[in-house]
Amino acid sequence: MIKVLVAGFRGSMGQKAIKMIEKNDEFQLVGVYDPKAEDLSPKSHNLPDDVHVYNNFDQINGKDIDVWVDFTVPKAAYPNTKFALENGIHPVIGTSGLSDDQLSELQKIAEDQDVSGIIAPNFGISAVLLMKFAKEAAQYFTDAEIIEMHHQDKKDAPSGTAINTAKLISAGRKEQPKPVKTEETLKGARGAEYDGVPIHAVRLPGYVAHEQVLFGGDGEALTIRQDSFDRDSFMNGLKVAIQKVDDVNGLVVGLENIL
Ligand SMILES: NC(=O)C1=CN([C@@H]2O[C@H](COP(=O)(O)OP(=O)(O)OC[C@H]3O[C@@H](n4cnc5c(N)ncnc54)[C@H](OP(=O)(O)O)[C@@H]3O)[C@@H](O)[C@H]2O)C=CC1
Ligand SMILES: O=C(O)C1=N[C@H](C(=O)O)C[C@H](O)C1
Repeated sequence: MIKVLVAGFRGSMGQKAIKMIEKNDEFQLVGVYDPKAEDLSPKSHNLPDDVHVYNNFDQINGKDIDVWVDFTVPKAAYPNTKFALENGIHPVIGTSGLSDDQLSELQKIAEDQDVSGIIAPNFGISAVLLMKFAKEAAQYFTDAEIIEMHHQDKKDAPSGTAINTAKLISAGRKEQPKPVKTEETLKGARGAEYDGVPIHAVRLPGYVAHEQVLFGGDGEALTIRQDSFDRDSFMNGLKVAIQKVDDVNGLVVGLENIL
């Protein structure tokens, strides 16, 4: 039985994750964490009596927990992952917003503590494939732009998936794109930019999580698109991550490492 804690348990993804964990015989939900949770009785959060509700790291004993599932907010991703690693808990992090420096520090902590973990910019298989195909396409198409589209409640922009896609495009291409000399007559019209890849973030009601990568070449173009119409799309990937996090080597980024 894999003992799991869910951080960010009152959020959209935290609630979905709890349902998936409770339905799965090989997982046991042992705890939930949110520093803003005032009432620590499980009943008040519709949780079984044996689930511990924590609002402070001091209450948590790493010996009681195998896997720390995190769907919180960008500023919590680093301290939460650090806490998990330092307490011998395998982190499975879905939260977006870790910087490259934070990631390097966490990978060093994981190595020192000999605790493995997974950071997945996206648990959806369609997004994992989109990122893989985008890296491949970048070998042939140097010029690319990303449009990510999400629900209006998303707290960060651009999405973690979009940044990761841009990193993969940057790693996959053989030469740097030539700078585009368009004058922005309305500031921000060309979007944000990661290593020569413009990223445009759309926030609209009705959307869940979607991404399009547009490649342009001489007289031709390639568009790759993925859509998460429901947060269920993330649950299979999360399930496999919880099952396999013990087997990975160090703190890895991307679900493709375990599929
Ligand atoms: N990797 C993937 O496949 C996916 C990743 N995500 C990512 O997961 C994250 C959460 O998304 P979503 O559930 O939609 O967001 P929500 O805003 O619905 O939920 C976030 C929850 O985290 C809580 N929270 C805030 N600070 C902390 C903290 N320090 N520790 C624990 N909990 C905290 C919030 O509480 P309060 O509101 O009280 O502050 C809130 O309940 C985002 O970063 C998102 O990008 C989302 C979908 C898929
Ligand atoms: O906030 C979301 O909803 C999502 N966040 C992740 C991200 O930032 O990439 C994954 C997915 O896009 C859904």
